[in-house]
Amino acid sequence: MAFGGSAVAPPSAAVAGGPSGIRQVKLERECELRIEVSPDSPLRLRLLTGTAEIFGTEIAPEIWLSFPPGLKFAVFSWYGATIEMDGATETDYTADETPMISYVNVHAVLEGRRNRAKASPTDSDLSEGPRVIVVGPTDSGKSTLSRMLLSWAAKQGWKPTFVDLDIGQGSITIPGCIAATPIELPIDPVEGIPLEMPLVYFHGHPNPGANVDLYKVLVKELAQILERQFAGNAESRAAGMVINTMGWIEGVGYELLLHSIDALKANVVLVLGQEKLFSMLKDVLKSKPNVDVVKLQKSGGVVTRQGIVRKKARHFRIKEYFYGLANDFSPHSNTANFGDLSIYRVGGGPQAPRSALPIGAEPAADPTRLVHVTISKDMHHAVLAVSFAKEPDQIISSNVAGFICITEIDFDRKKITYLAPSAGELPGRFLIIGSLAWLET
Ligand SMILES: Nc1ncnc2c1ncn2[C@@H]1O[C@H](COP(=O)(O)OP(=O)(O)OP(=O)(O)O)[C@@H](O)[C@H]1O
Repeated sequence: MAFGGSAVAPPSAAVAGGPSGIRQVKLERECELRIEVSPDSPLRLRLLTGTAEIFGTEIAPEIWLSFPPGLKFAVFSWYGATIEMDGATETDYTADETPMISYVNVHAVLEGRRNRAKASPTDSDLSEGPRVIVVGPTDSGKSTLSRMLLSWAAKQGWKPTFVDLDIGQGSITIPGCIAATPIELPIDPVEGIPLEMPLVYFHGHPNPGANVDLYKVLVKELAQILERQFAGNAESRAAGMVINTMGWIEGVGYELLLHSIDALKANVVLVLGQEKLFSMLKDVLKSKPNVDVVKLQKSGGVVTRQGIVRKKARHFRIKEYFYGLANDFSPHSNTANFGDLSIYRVGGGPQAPRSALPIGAEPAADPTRLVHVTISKDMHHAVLAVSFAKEPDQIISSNVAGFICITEIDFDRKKITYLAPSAGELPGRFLIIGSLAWLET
């Protein structure tokens, strides 16, 4: 079975309507309606006739869906549909040229591999389903393609594992983490990935460059746990993984990509939107005959996000963690004594004195050294992870239970106030701090 295919779609027609208020849009077959919701108000949308999907998840007829301000997405129809919108958009237009046929062709090939894996004896290598890694520069549509592949697979009854290595955005949990979770149902176009028991490792920074070695260690840890889970579960092994990566693909970023491909034993590499990366990966992976490297076209609908937009998105992800998408969670403000919290930082710490080093060598901090830190002013607004570790030396290799945000530090009374998703004791004694911070506004 080969990967490939290209999109040929008939022209589309948009039904006239104002920039806000209620309006209808007719989508021809294999066309999509691309929408950027107004930054100030939500948008309601429903399917009136035909069938349509949002990033791989079919939408139910007649039911209004509400999309938050600023969201960018597309409603795609394979056979034609009429969509009704209510509210303001920054832009909305229909497009008849999309790479969707090539994407669904990839899905079909993956489907074949899953079926073959399922039919193979569980103790043979053939029982291993596809492990797909999606790579490409920033804003090439990696998260979106990952989402479609997961939703299409889930629609057919598979439970593929989603692995998110993009610590800049954090689609499973908050930014600064790498995480994995099984996807049992097509991903909700508004709510996103369900947060049921994800496996999460905390890097603590929105950019892996802040501690490259730690990033590698965490990817390896995550890979080992998934390997163990797959070994004991034929169903998830056959369904395989879809791995989303970050857009840093030059220099060290490229090395990290190769490391992730290796650590997670990816056997399908989907390269979006960059010829150079495709040819470099094809070349370097030619020694691995079981790895397919496939070039895919970037969708013209993918929206480029500037640094400030990404920063804002990170802020909203953390807010969503504590308060819910629709402000429907009730986080709790707790107070603890300084002595009750054991906070650690990974990396940094005291450096070896120059006198102990060979002549000419610069003292460097050990990037994976665990340092116990005392509470200080600069921890105000820091977002900390609560580790599952039982002992400090397990912190780096342990996944995390959740996060807290320090909101107040009273040095006179030696008390710290923090926001947590719920009241009561924290699920672990050890906390990890990085550079991630959140200021409630
Ligand atoms: N066909 C489309 N129509 C409209 N918006 C789209 C489309 N495809 C993707 N987008 C939007 O474009 C933005 C960027 O897409 P996406 O997050 O998939 O890119 P990425 O390559 O994963 O980005 P990153 O650089 O963060 O890794 C997102 O807001 C996404 O919802």
